[in-house]
Amino acid sequence: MSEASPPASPATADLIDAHEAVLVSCPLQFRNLGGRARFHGPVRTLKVLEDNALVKSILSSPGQGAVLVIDGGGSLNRALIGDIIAGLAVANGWVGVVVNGAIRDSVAIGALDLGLKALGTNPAKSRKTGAGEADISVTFGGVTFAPGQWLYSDEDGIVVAPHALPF
Ligand SMILES: O=C([O-])CC(=O)C(=O)O
Repeated sequence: MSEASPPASPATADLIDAHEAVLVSCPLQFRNLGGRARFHGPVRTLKVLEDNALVKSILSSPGQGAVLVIDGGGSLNRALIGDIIAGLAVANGWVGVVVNGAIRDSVAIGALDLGLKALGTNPAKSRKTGAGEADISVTFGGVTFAPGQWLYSDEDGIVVAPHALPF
């Protein structure tokens, strides 16, 4: 069932100004490909390589306002998410997805009420073997993303904190 829109998110620059000691900023230049650039929530993680069966399975389960951080190894060879999987994320209450990799169906995904940052796009399909690991720490762009951290995204970038921040 669709959930109500998530609460408004703060600007990442304002968060850095107020909480620099606890925040880490990810320097990778992700593209904002979802309908919302601003989103925040607790981090869940996934590590996969050009295989999206686990992506579909996790985004088919209740998100409860979380952000799924997918370390796709930076590969742009195959899309880890398309409009069907992105629609599942919206329907299941995920507020956003960060993909260190590629997606496809970007025009349709841009119309969804979902945060989606990815390195780029590629129409090629992922494999569907189910290979990968969930709920582990992943590192890309020099930043480690771990379950239970809080992630804040906007048009300027992504910052992570060890806990939820007041704003
Ligand atoms: O089937 C896939 O690999 C992903 C996809 O296109 C979708 O989510 O619509």
